[in-house]
Amino acid sequence: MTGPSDPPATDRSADAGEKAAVLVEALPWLQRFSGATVVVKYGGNAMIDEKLKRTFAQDMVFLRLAGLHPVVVHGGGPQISAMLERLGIPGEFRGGLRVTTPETMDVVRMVLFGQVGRELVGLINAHGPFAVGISGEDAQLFTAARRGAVVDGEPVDIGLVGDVVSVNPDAVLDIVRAGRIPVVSTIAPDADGVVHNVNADTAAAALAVALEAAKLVVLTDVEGLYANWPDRSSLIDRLDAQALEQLLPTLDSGMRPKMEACLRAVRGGVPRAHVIDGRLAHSVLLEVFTSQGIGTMVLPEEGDR
Ligand SMILES: Nc1ncnc2c1ncn2[C@@H]1O[C@H](COP(=O)(O)OP(=O)(O)O)[C@@H](O)[C@H]1O
Ligand SMILES: CC(=O)N[C@@H](CCC(=O)OP(=O)(O)O)C(=O)O
Repeated sequence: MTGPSDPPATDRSADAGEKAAVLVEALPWLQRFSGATVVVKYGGNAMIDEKLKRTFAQDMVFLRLAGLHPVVVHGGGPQISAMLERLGIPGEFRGGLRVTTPETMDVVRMVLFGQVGRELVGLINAHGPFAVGISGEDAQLFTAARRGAVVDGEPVDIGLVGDVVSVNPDAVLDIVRAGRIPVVSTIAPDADGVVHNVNADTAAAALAVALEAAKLVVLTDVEGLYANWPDRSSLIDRLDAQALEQLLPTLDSGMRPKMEACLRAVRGGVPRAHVIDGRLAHSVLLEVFTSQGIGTMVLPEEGDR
């Protein structure tokens, strides 16, 4: 029996047909990625907007329950800047990286692991006992080496900023093997135990390589990589490592760490790296489970495959 507000039967069967088509479109991707590790860099709007935060958490639980192994690496640049401002600590970026004094480092560590990471863990765990937070300091996950920045072709000192030089993924694998979702904060000690601030895109790439992930997915606030930013008609659907390498020097500072991360991942053996629009609800599900995918896909060169 139908109620007064129910749509006509023909509308309902058309609607049901569409829903079935969406579900069945996911089948080959479920088969292909079942058991695969997917490293997702959480950042941009998806990390700020309340609704998008919740839909991102749902996506991670969806991946896990669909038999994939999601590993989240989170950013937190805007939250660090907000806390520094609240505390009256001046800050600046050089070459896309935060100048990090010992005082700034304390705030970076507190905000990334104690605030942004905790919040995401809580959002995921609203769906069940899945997420476990971990930082690069835990069980030698990341070892950093101090790095500088390059501004106008000149090397500059930016303090306690590191690049990941080695990854011990065992602690992350323990969490994954327990059926849970690691949520990684990107602070890392150097060989002397001095904690460094690591760009989250860079750390996500290093972890994806060490985990031999099937994919690296990086969320951002634009549709993907544009060949001629800000010309919106120049969105790149897919490119290989060599083409990306040529494009890198022309990119603005925001996009550069992301695309360097994609390059590092595919050169390190990850078969695909994606930059996707985190402003879109459920962007990760759309990327993983639809035939069209979204955003920009980076592939290894022929010879690397
Ligand atoms: N070639 C490009 N393609 C896409 N975005 C670009 C490009 N060059 C610069 N950008 C800028 O980079 C930004 C992404 O970097 P950023 O703001 O640091 O990202 P997030 O906050 O997502 O980590 C985009 O929102 C865009 O303004
Ligand atoms: C060295 C450096 O710049 N570290 C970043 C770490 C956080 C990060 O990468 O956050 P997003 O992904 O949100 O940009 C910072 O201090 O902001």
